[in-house]
Amino acid sequence: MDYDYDVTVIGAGAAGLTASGVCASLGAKTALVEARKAGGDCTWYGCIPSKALLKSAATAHAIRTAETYGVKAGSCSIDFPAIMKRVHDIQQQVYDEADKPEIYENMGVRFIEGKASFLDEFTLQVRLPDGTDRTLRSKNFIIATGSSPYIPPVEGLDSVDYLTNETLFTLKQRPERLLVLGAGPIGIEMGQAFARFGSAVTVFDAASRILPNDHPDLTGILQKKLEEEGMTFRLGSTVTSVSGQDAVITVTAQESGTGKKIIAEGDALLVAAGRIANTGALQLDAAGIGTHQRGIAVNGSCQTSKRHIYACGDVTGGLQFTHVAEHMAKVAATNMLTRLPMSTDDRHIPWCTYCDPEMAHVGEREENLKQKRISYEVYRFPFSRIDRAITDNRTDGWIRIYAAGLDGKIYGADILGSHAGELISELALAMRNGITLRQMSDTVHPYPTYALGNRRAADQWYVRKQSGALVGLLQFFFGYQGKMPEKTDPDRIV
Ligand SMILES: Cc1cc2nc3c(=O)[nH]c(=O)nc-3n(C[C@H](O)[C@H](O)[C@H](O)COP(=O)(O)OP(=O)(O)OC[C@H]3O[C@@H](n4cnc5c(N)ncnc54)[C@H](O)[C@@H]3O)c2cc1C
Ligand SMILES: NC(=O)c1ccc[n+]([C@@H]2O[C@H](COP(=O)([O-])OP(=O)(O)OC[C@H]3O[C@@H](n4cnc5c(N)ncnc54)[C@H](O)[C@@H]3O)[C@@H](O)[C@H]2O)c1
Repeated sequence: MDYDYDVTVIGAGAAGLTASGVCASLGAKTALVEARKAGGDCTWYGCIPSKALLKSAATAHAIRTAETYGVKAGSCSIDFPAIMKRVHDIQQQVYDEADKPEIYENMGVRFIEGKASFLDEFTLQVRLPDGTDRTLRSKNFIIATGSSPYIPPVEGLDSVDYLTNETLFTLKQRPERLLVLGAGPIGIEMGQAFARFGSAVTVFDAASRILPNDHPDLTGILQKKLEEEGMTFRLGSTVTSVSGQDAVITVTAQESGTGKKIIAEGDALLVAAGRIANTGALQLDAAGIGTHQRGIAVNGSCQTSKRHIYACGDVTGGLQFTHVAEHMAKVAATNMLTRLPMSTDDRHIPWCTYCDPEMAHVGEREENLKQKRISYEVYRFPFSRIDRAITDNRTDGWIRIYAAGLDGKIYGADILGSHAGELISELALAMRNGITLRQMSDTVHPYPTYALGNRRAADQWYVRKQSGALVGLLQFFFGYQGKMPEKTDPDRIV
């Protein structure tokens, strides 16, 4: 059979760009088809603009709280167009340095602008920008078409000009009152950013707490911090209808349990209610590709129900993060082209919500350990005892590590606090490589860093392992006269 390409990658977001780069570097004749702009969600509607916005928000907050540090900074005013210009400049910089088609063309990838759909399992139809269709045949495919905002079936929602992550970063003016539907990572990050810009922010969620995938003890502390900054939360409240008049948007929600109606008004409404896989345009049936409820079904090698077609990133409906999309893309391309077995590692995937303080996680969640009846101990260390956090006035938060009491094998961790996203990587590395709490505790960490908090949480394993009998023996042999250590508090710190 004649093929135009060895591999055709569909979608030039984090997953597709990585996959096409790996394929070309392995010597495969590779095409990359993209319907919009290379870079995908991360560069244009996700990670990059949201983190750039958060940085401006953190700067405004730093100015407002400067007196805590003995610095008089004067008043703080928000130049919203300048903030947005910075966001757009950063997007362009990332696009120019890492995403733009020329970079991939130079690696040998053929970039094709257009919307792809399958005609059969080896043939793709691409609708080009001029409206004409082009077909191409490929020996293998990697589907990396990502996801789009999920719009819940809320009465009246379509009658108002609501925002999603695809329009938020084109706002020209800061809304005075921002309503947010969803207290997941998008609602929390963007809610805090706008609150710090001075908007009155109200966040609704049907769930009873914010960031439901993270540890409830820590999200409780985080919620309190966000409320102290002025955010309002309407939790356990399902948004049931939305209406708009004279540029005022009214959201009505129903409180679970009481059935009480909650009504709030705003100038803008951000819908951040989750994601939906981009499979609609692909005509997956024509290629016989199987799906599940959340996207394209893949095995641990990222292979779909068709052995020559792989899928990676958000479109597979798993954990929807850029680092996961890139990891899956490497697994897909390597398996497809080298037949070397490589599988996705879903046991040590870290994530972090970049609100302030940051909320991060890796590995097993504590509630899953309980459900699976795995015997574990919690080793905690508060930020209020990390010297660097004290010097920085950043003492809110905790490190919580779940590990086996016997040998300190790490099952998972949750961290709320400044730099949690950086701290969690050490735990991911430890878990991936079988490094125990004992080994972490024995590893010298520089003083005074936040990462020293990880070591001190790990020290807790030694503290608990300290045997009363051994101390008794030492006392007996060497004649020591001190008190026996108090062992009743599981969080005791030495
Ligand atoms: C506001 C926000 C903030 C986020 N922040 C973070 C963060 O801080 N850290 C993190 O790890 N993750 C974050 N994410 C998630 C992250 O952006 C996604 O997980 C990641 O971008 C997914 O990459 P992908 O390649 O799978 O999909 P995408 O980036 O969505 O790329 C898919 C591409 O496929 C193209 N496409 C779709 N259909 C077709 C078709 N039929 N033909 C041709 N092309 C097609 C699309 O145009 C798109 O360019 C955030 C997401 C959002 C929305
Ligand atoms: N820092 C990061 O890594 C980061 C940041 C932003 C987004 N993301 C990715 O993007 C994904 C999507 O984020 P998200 O915040 O949109 O989704 P999410 O699925 O995490 O949260 C959506 C929330 O909306 C609520 N909801 C849905 N319909 C509702 C209704 N009618 N009334 C009240 N509440 C309702 C749900 O209960 C849920 O808690 C994340 O899961 C993550 O994978 C990652």
